[in-house]
Amino acid sequence: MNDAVVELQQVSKYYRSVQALHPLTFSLPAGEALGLFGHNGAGKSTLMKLILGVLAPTSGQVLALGHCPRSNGAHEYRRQFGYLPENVSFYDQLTGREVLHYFAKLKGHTKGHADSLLDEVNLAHAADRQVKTYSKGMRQRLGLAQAFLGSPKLLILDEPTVGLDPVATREFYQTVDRLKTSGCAVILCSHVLPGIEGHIDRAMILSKGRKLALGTLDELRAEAALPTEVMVSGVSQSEIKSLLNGHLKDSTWLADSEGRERFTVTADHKLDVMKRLLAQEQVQDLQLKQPSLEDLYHFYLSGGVAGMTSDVAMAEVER
Ligand SMILES: Nc1ncnc2c1ncn2[C@@H]1O[C@H](COP(=O)(O)OP(=O)(O)OP(=O)(O)O)[C@@H](O)[C@H]1O
Repeated sequence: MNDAVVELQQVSKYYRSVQALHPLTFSLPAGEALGLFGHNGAGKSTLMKLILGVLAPTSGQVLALGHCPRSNGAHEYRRQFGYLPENVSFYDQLTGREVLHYFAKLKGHTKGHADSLLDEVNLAHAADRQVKTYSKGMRQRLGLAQAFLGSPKLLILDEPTVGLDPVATREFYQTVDRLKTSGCAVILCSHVLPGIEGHIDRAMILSKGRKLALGTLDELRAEAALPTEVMVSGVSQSEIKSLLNGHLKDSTWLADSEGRERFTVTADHKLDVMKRLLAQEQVQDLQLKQPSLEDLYHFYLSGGVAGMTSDVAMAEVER
């Protein structure tokens, strides 16, 4: 049985002559979070709107929860979607509680459930104030509460952490992790890359409507073959060079604000380098920094020549 919550088969989208999305195929299973990344105009919103059924594809097939999201009767299962748009706006004259009660009614949920969500996003204290008195972060939290209504099976969140303070951001990710555990599939679209890594299962990077990369961060790291940074204290650069002779062929030495020796090693030498350094008594501290999501993003967006994926290679050929 196919347990995909979202399934796209060769889906493309044109706006008149603008091709916003080149044929894209992928599926998102229950309980998985996909990070969706790309430059302005890359096609992220278009993709989200196709999945939500707001837009019709020019070609290909979109299935969400097993149905075409634009079919007759789609409103029934679209109640199981949660969506946070990029620019969330509400009726300013209403209170936060009234807004959420309104959305709860639309989605067929109780006022009690809406009230518990106000509590979950830490808005209970301001629930009876008009939304026009809310700060940016408070509006965002109200938007999130609206998206979380009814324990959705598919959650699509566009820039969810914009305006959230660090505590609210952490609480937001905790809620996402909990929903994932209960089987909800999540699409997180964001330009804010730090902090998101630990909460997504796979990342998709789009550029000019094309999929440049799709995989777990470990898969993308392996594919990109970006170097790992090593930071070590207690040994000098010359000692490291003689100790790691043969493992530093493509290494670069970097400045370090904490006075450590800092250099890069390729993925295939990483383990040997660690073992050799740890065997030295004078080594006081050893840290590794793997390529971050941000590093991978820049790698793929800049052409990704070293670890070029077949999709990228195809795009290069077509250009
Ligand atoms: N309604 C529209 N009519 C014509 N072109 C559009 C329309 N909506 C989007 N586009 C174009 O489609 C492409 C993809 O836009 P989209 O909004 O999906 O990008 P995005 O990745 O969400 O960008 P951003 O990060 O800035 O929100 C862009 O070239 C954009 O100009």
